[in-house]
Amino acid sequence: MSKLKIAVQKSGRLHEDSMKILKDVGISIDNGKDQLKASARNFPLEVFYLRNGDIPQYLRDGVVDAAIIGENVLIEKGQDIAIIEKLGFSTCKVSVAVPKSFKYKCISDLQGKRIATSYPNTVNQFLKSNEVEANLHIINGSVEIAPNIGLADAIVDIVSSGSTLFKNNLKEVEVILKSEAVLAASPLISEENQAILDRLQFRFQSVLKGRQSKYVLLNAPDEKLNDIIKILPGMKSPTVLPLAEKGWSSIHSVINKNEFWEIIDELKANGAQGILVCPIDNMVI
Ligand SMILES: Nc1ncnc2c1ncn2[C@@H]1O[C@H](COP(=O)(O)OP(=O)(O)OP(=O)(O)O)[C@@H](O)[C@H]1O
Ligand SMILES: O=P(O)(O)OC[C@H]1O[C@H](OP(=O)(O)OP(=O)(O)O)[C@H](O)[C@@H]1O
Ligand SMILES: [Mg+2]
Repeated sequence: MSKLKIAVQKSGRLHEDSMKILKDVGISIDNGKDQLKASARNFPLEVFYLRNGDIPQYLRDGVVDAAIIGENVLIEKGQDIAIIEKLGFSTCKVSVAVPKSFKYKCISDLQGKRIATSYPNTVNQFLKSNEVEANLHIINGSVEIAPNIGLADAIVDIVSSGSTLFKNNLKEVEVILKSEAVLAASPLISEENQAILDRLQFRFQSVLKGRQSKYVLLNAPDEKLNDIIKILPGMKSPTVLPLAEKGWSSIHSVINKNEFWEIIDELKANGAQGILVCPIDNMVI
């Protein structure tokens, strides 16, 4: 039987969360230390542990059928490769930063400057679309050090918390793109493996929806039910069950994680009691 070949980062920022989402969709992987390839025990899947930066070429050549990869790397090296699902982790930006002392006003201040980066294609495209010409210094890591050692006037690199910029006396002045981990597919995937990828993507979607949501249970006096139901949309509408105590009901619903505290405050203000909030592993709609 055919197996889907999926690439994940061997080690680094994406590795742990990539393995976690595979685990959360119920896939167990025999993962011996230092193995570059491993098979799933309960799903037709082979996992290849690769460098994030090498993955676009493996996808393009059809060496792997799919990958979990940083969107920023696809923008840099794989614009021909399809993103089929955004995965919501490893969120970051690719930004322009300059020394704090640089009196930066707008993009044209980069004209003729030296820019250090590991993302030359992204930078060139950004400069071209803004009609600015600059000199690129391509380096593979520790880009933020470049202005301090006199190698560059500006940098383009990944920014997340901003602490690396801060420690190196730099400030972010332009956000070129926003990125997160994505599921990408090879243009050469076979029909048989596409069907396996569809099953995997469906599982990913149900885990991602679950991660976005919370299950809420609460008690309320019956005369408050209508007000509370208006606050809680639920997947269809909230479930309402009578409590043993007369005049009271238990209400169950699903809420979006981002609206969580606002909804809880509103529920309390409308007479809800004994509010329980539970995580959701999977949501199959
Ligand atoms: N500080 C960060 N916060 C959030 N996400 C990040 C951060 N740094 C990098 N990423 C994301 O994780 C991906 C992998 O970054 P990481 O630094 O682990 O590997 P890399 O050096 O780019 O790649 P390789 O695996 O080729 O060595 C990046 O492409 C980006 O999408
Ligand atoms: O805004 P922050 O939260 O400080 O994150 C940004 C830093 O994180 C990444 O480096 P990483 O730690 O992955 O090291 P690397 O250069 O070895 O990849 C990136 O290259 C930045 O340097
Ligand atoms: Mg890094």
